[in-house]
Amino acid sequence: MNGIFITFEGPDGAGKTTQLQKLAQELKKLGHDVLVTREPGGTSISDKIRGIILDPVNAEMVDQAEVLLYAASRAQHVHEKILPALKAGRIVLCDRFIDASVAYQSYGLGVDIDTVKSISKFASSGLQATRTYIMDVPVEVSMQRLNHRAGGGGSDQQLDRIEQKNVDYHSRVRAGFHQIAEDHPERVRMIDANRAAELIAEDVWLDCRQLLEEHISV
Ligand SMILES: Nc1ncnc2c1ncn2[C@@H]1O[C@H](COP(=O)(O)OP(=O)(O)O)[C@@H](O)[C@H]1O
Ligand SMILES: Cc1cn([C@H]2C[C@H](O)[C@@H](COP(=O)(O)OP(=O)(O)O)O2)c(=O)[nH]c1=O
Repeated sequence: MNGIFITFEGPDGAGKTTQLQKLAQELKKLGHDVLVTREPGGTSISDKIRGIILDPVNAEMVDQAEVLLYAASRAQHVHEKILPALKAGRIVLCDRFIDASVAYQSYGLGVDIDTVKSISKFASSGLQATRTYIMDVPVEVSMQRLNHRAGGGGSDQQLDRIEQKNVDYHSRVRAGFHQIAEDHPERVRMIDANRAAELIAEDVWLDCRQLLEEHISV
């Protein structure tokens, strides 16, 4: 596998999408072949599953179904889109991946962590990110950004089923991301995302440039 698989994680509204787009721009400027994608979603089937998971109407969804739906979306995404891109030597930038299942379904909902990890491993055939950037912001800040995006910012985008959960849930998710960073120091970079977007992008780019150099010299 010649490609590089980079994932962006963090609480809802932390600024992942903003940073992923900025990194994609930098990489494309240098002539890299970049695939930008996201979870849940990324393929036609996965996008349909995303619709079911995030629809606020589906309030009665049980935790087991939620875990399996994220995994089903991931299985299709990995095999139909991510693995072929990596085999073709492309750089894949993915908005969320397995760490999100661990942070949201295990730390957030309380589903057994080994169960979530083993279901995710089955779904992805063991694929792991080369590098993961976790955008870290206090829960109040991410919620403010989300509310701004949902209404105050002139957008008509409503909060989805997960975003509507309470502050305690989102605090557990954030703590989960901290634990993941501590457990995987070789892969994960925790980025202080409570700053101007340009400063955050500089940190991501500094690390990514080094990653590219290491990759080329292997
Ligand atoms: N560093 C930042 N400072 C302030 N607002 C930001 C920053 N980065 C992103 N935003 C804004 O916050 C909202 C959520 O950003 P987004 O990139 O969509 O986050 P995520 O993908 O993590 O949900 C958007 O309205 C975006 O313009
Ligand atoms: C991939 C994934 C996402 N999620 C959640 C996180 C988000 O609340 C939601 C949708 O992700 P996303 O579209 O990235 O939302 P945002 O841009 O607001 O961060 O799905 C999980 O709970 N488990 C998972 O495995």
